[in-house]
Amino acid sequence: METPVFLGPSPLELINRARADLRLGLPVVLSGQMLAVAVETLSPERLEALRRLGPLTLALTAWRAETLKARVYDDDLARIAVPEEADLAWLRALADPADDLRVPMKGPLTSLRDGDATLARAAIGLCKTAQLLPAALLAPLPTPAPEGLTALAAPQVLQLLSSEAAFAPVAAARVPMRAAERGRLHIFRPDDGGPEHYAIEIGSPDRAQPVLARLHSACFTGDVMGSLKCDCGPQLDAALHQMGAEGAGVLLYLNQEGRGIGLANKMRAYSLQDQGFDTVEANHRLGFEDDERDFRIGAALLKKLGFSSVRLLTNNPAKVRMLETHGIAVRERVPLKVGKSRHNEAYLATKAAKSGHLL
Ligand SMILES: Nc1nc2c(ncn2[C@@H]2O[C@H](COP(=O)(O)OP(=O)(O)OP(=O)(O)O)[C@@H](O)[C@H]2O)c(=O)[nH]1
Ligand SMILES: [Zn+2]
Repeated sequence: METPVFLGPSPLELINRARADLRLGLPVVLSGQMLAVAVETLSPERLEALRRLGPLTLALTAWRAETLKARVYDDDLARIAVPEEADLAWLRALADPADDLRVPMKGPLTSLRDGDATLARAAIGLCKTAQLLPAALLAPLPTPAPEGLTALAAPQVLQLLSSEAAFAPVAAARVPMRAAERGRLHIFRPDDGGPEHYAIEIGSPDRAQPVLARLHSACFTGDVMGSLKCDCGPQLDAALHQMGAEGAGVLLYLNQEGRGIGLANKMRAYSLQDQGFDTVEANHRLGFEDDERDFRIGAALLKKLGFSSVRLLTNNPAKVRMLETHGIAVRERVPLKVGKSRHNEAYLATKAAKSGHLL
């Protein structure tokens, strides 16, 4: 007898659908109790419709709440009671720090203490992984529940968002490069609907020896525009050239733009940096951790490619620790000190002072 095939979406597939919904401005149903929308994409019409359902709650991360001087009773997040007269401009101003300095007083804000924060936490997790501002509006689910909305169980969302993706190789081909003629690009696709990541293999590295390796996080501004605000472009170039000169190496190009917050949020962070905040403070004011990257991916891809030990090109001790924790032996840390300019002096100094980078 054949095994019956279930054609409906799995919980992981539903999470991906929910991310797309939130990006469109659609509500999703959480645990059959609440509707959640992302503040960033919420329209005035939908806000009006949600308001008719009952009291609204705004979920923000503890970082954002701290900036707004709102009390945090739920560890990593705060649930703010939305006043009846609050409009979309009020919600947006709480979600987005762009005008914090111009319009500093948003409160007084009342944080909720009672009840469970699991739904709010799941909503924020979905917003973050949809690369939206981490701010969600929650409304009571009406009966009968609206049709056609994606419905998820909040505890399952939290569990799946923190679980590790499995990667499958999709395609690979030879790409001769300026830095190394013997180059090969491998594409890997995760099973969780996240972005594809790439591996640039140079030469034919011996799998029995530590390979010269670099974990490079995507930086559109540095890699493509030649931005002088960071050191990514020159680091990418220098790493590939060193691998070319040695005749072997592997560079993982991880699509974790802006330390995992996405390019739009990174530009929001840059605009805060223009107002005087440093790279870490800017992330926090937006409601993000200073580094939102999933560092397990690098180790998983190295293993997939058959490597178990590396000589790692990095100045970031967290990358070394992460690889070691996830089963890749780091035999040597190879410093990568290129690309200093007067525009990124402060940025590099902040990374050294606050994120433990070695100068
Ligand atoms: N959020 C945010 N991301 C930034 C900023 N400047 C650069 N980035 C991102 O930071 C990441 C750079 O990380 P990596 O090149 O891996 O560097 P690292 O963690 O500092 O470690 P090493 O370069 O290996 O020493 C890229 O994803 C950039 O897009 C910033 O000001 N804010
Ligand atoms: Zn960069």
